[in-house]
Amino acid sequence: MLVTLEGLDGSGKTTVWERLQSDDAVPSEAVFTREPTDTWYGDAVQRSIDDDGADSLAELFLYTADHAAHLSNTVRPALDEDRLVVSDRYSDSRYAYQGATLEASETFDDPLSYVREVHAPWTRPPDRTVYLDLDPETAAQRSGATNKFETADYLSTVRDNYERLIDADPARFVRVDATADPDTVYERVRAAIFD
Ligand SMILES: Nc1ncnc2c1ncn2[C@@H]1O[C@H](COP(=O)(O)OP(=O)(O)OP(=O)(O)O)[C@@H](O)[C@H]1O
Ligand SMILES: Cc1cn([C@H]2C[C@H](O)[C@@H](COP(=O)(O)O)O2)c(=O)[nH]c1=O
Repeated sequence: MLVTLEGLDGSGKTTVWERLQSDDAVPSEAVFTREPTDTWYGDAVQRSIDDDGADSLAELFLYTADHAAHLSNTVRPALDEDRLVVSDRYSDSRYAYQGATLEASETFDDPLSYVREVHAPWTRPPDRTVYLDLDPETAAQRSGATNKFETADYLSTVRDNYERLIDADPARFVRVDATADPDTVYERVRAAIFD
């Protein structure tokens, strides 16, 4: 089973993902992974994140290359062994974030749909996605605005894109209010995955 954690920067995904790893109720063979990955593909993505002038389309394909390698090297092998996989960000991050970045270039009528089409023939959709729902202002504040994506304006478009994704596939998503205290958020995410 493939579970993904999604949401705006600062919504608390990594906090939950780290806590799940020390939870005795989580099967010991579970695989915890993330995008961008800790590989040279992920390093290339990180260079793009750090470049305020990075080309948006090139950036999409860097993230997408990282996803392709992540699928081949980590996600599919673990799923083939029937292991639970929990990924801190996955394909929906691309649809929501690069869908937002590409709006500015005006190359595509509907950038989010374009990014989905790029992935559709080869990606492995998640079985369940926990969406940590947070307003863009709090997200920018919590994340510390450490990269070009972490502004309330940009995150507002990203949030609209996540809403489109949820509307298109409501059975896959579980929405958790990320403004709740960390223990409450954790228990709700845990229930969303295991109940
Ligand atoms: N429920 C919560 N209430 C208040 N603060 C929280 C909550 N969950 C996490 N935080 C704090 O918000 C900050 C961001 O949390 P975290 O790194 O887990 O978010 P994230 O979604 O993984 O962000 P990013 O996508 O930018 O990596 C941290 O300082 C964390 O301690
Ligand atoms: C996977 C992915 C991520 N992003 C953005 C979101 C964040 O601002 C950074 C790094 O992610 P992290 O969770 O803070 O480590 O990258 C993106 O724009 N597109 C993606 O596909």
